[in-house]
Amino acid sequence: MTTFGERLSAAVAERGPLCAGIDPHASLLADWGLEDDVAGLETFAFTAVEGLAPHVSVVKPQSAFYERFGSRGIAVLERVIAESRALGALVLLDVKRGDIGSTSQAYADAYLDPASPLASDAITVSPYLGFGSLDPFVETARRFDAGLFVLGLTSNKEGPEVQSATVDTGESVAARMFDHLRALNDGDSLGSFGAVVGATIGDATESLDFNGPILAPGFGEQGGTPADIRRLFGDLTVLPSSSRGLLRAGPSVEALAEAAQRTNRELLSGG
Ligand SMILES: O=c1ccn([C@@H]2O[C@H](COP(=O)(O)O)[C@@H](O)[C@H]2O)c(=O)[nH]1
Repeated sequence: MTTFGERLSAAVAERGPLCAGIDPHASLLADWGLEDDVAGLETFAFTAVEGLAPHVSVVKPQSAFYERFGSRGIAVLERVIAESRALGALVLLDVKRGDIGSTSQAYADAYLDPASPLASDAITVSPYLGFGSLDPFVETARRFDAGLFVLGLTSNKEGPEVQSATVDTGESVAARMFDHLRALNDGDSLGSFGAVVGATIGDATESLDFNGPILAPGFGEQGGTPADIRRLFGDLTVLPSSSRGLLRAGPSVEALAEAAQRTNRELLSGG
C-alpha cells in the first residue's frame, strides 16, 4: 500500500484540492426538511456522501455531529466512512484526539487500524498534551500507511492564546509543532503528517514548509476565500475544507455535486 501522503497527492491531482466536510448540524437537517433524529441524520449523511464523495479528493466527517446520536450515530459514521471510500474519496475523520500515551494508543487503534469499523485514511489530533504524546498515533499511522493532521494554527479566534505563545527558543508553539512535523516528513515525496492551519488566520509568521499536507478549515462559511488560500499557502499542498458552505447546496444530490465541482474550479483558478 502507498503512504497516505502519496495517496493524497494522487487524489488531489485527479480530483482537485477541495475537502468536503460532512457535518450534520441540526440547523442543516431542518433546512433540508429533515427531523433532528437518527433517520434524519442517515438521510442527510448519505445524500451528502452521494453528492460530494465522487467529486472531491477528501471527505471530512466531523465525529461530534454523529456522536450526539450515540451508538446509532456512530453506526452512521462507520457507513459514511466506508461509502465515501467506495466512491473514491480519502476520508479524514475530524476527531481532534490526544491524551496520555496509553490512551492515545487506544484512540489510534480505533481510528487508524484497518480492522476497526471507524478506520479512516487520516484523523485530526491535538498536540497540546505535548507533541510526544502523539507518538502512538505516529507509530500506528506509519504501520498502517495512514495520516495525521496536527492542530497548528486553528481557524477559531481563541487559538492564538495558546498557539502563538512563545516557547524557550522564542518561536511560537505552532512553529514548534511544525518543526516536529518537518522531522517526521523527512522523505522526498509529500509526507503523511500534516497540520491544521485555518484559512481565517490572516498571515502566518511561521514557516509552513514542513513537507506535509495542510488542512485549511475556515474556508467558506467562516469567511476564508480562494484568494486567502492562494495568499496563505501558495504552492504548498493544501486542502481547503468547507462543510456548511457546501452542504447548504443540498438536499439535491446534483446541486451538491455542482457546488463541489464549482468550488474546486474556483480553487484551481485561484478565485
Ligand atoms: O481549526 C479548525 C479545525 C477544525 N475545524 C472543523 O472544520 C469544520 C468547519 O466547518 P464549516 O461549516 O466549514 O465552518 C468543522 O467540522 C470544524 O470542527 C475548524 O472549523 N477549525
